Amino acid sequence: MYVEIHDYTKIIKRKTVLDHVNCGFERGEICGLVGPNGSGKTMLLRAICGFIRPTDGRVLIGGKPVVFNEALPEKIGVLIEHPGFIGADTAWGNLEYLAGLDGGFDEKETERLMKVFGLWQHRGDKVKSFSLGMRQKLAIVQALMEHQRLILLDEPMNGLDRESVMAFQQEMRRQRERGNAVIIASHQGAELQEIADRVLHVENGRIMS
Ligand SMILES: Nc1ncnc2c1ncn2[C@@H]1O[C@H](COP(=O)(O)OP(=O)(O)OP(=O)(O)O)[C@@H](O)[C@H]1O
Repeated sequence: MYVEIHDYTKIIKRKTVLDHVNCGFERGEICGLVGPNGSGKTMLLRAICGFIRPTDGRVLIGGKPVVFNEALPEKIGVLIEHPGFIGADTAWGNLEYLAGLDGGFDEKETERLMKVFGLWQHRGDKVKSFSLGMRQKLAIVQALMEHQRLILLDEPMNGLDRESVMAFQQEMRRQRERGNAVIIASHQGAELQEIADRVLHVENGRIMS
């Protein structure tokens, strides 16, 4: 398995938010996470990318451990909280800046993704002028633009119109074809089912299926 989660437990303020989670994710797979509000979907995504320190258990990516607050074994594409875009800067400027923090900016791939999501003509616009859906799409572009092999998306279809949802689904299939591992938490069950190879049900911090 490319991503392995071994007996992962997270307790916050005496509440068990992840409860002995064991699961794994393969490359070339789209896996959906569904479950009620507060069931632990976001927490599971945060665990995978090392944003939280486990109370117990561990996560491996490509066989290497993810350690809280340390460099990740792999570049991960993440859309969990809204990225801190600078409103006074342009869409392109924001992406260039964020890619630069990690070392490289692939202009061609970023252009391709902006075109997929209908943002190319807005590349020179300031992000503060963007609608909610446009910001969401910019955040998706940001999570994909560095050829990340592991992609974690929390409610990526929130605020997207039908056309954008379809563009998103098509792009996720493309990411799968490239051999990337895509994990998507979403309440949009039907739209998720259309693209997911597998759906895990999360309840009370546990994987039910
Ligand atoms: N900083 C925190 N301190 C205490 N409890 C927290 C904290 N962050 C999250 N939780 C709790 O962890 C549990 C899991 O939350 P999580 O955000 O993973 O749910 P979710 O499945 O993503 O929900 P939603 O569908 O609403 O996005 C919830 O009970 C939540 O209250």
